[in-house]
Amino acid sequence: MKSSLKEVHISQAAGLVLAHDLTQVVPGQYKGPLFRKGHVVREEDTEALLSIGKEHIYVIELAAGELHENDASLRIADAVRGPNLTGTQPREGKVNLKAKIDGLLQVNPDAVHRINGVEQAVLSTLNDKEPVRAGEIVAACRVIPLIYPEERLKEVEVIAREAQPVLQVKPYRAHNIGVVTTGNEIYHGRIQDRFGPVVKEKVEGYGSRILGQTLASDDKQRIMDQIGSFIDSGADMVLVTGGMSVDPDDRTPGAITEMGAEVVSYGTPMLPGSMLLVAYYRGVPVLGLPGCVIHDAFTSFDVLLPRLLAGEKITREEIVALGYGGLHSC
Ligand SMILES: Nc1nc2c(c(=O)[nH]1)N[C@H]1C(S)=C(S)[C@@H](COP(=O)(O)OP(=O)(O)OC[C@H]3O[C@@H](n4cnc5c(N)ncnc54)[C@H](O)[C@@H]3O)O[C@H]1N2
Ligand code: MOO
Repeated sequence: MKSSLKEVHISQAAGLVLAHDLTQVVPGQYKGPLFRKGHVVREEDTEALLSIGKEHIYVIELAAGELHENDASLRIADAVRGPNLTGTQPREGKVNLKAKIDGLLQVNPDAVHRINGVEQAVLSTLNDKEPVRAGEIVAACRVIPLIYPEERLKEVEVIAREAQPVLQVKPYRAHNIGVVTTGNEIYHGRIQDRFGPVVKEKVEGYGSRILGQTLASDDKQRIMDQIGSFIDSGADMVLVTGGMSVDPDDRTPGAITEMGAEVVSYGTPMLPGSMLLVAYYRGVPVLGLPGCVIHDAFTSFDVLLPRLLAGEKITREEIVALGYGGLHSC
């Protein structure tokens, strides 16, 4: 049986029930429903309906195997929603997914593409591995027509089941982080350290803490000793600041390599932050942070820090992939 979607002129609409939200847009001021689904049309609504360009309204009778846009969107949201996500009430046919906690968003891009390949289904998401805050909208689900066939939703649900889950938020684990600050100019007090406060603020923003900060002269052995000493005292990440570039006094990459750390990558194809180094020493992430982290608000460090705090193991492939879309400033 085919659904009945009957158009009624607003002069005849008093007493009828609206079948969907009706949107008003006032540029720069408001975009949202002027009337909600379920509203009983009154004589006095005529002017307002005409002002948003509605001369007719629909009266709907759904046939078997058909869903209203709101219910279809809820089904998509339920299918793709993994841990730490919550769905909003449908509004103008759309259900948003919000993060319940601060954490790292995980999206299965292949599943998102396949779901959007289902005729007139819409799943719009933030990027995979983006840090998100509790309450932040991370995805929106909707269907294009007012009435949607259930068989297409079943296609969506099959894709979502295979992906398990399409979307989730991974919580951060509180880390104790050691900071080794290199540079003779800081060690000898010629200039004041500016790295410490910057990394402290970033780390604490994700619920972790700085275990301590030590100053090392541009001496490989000292740098190695200080990294080792933080790891011996239980640090579960070490950040080594400065000395990452090409000058003879830039000792950080040499020290991290020489102490026997497994270097995943020296260099990230992102700007700023191209001289960043990622390594693991006895399983603990050790990062070499280039000078730009002090003065650029967003660098490769801001991409990798939340991933590490969410317990991700950084791979070379992942670093390589940062180049595409990775030019932020130069
Ligand atoms: N010829 C090249 N020059 C540069 C390259 C390159 O590949 N070839 N890379 C550039 C990039 S990218 C970066 S980023 C910078 C910084 O690299 P470094 O990590 O080696 O930074 P430093 O030389 O140690 O310091 C640069 C600058 O920042 C000051 N600094 C360092 N640490 C602190 C601190 N804790 N507190 C305050 N100020 C600090 C330092 O005194 C220098 O003035 O290299 C580019 N150049
Ligand atoms: O490590 Mo640098 O940020 O690309 O200026």
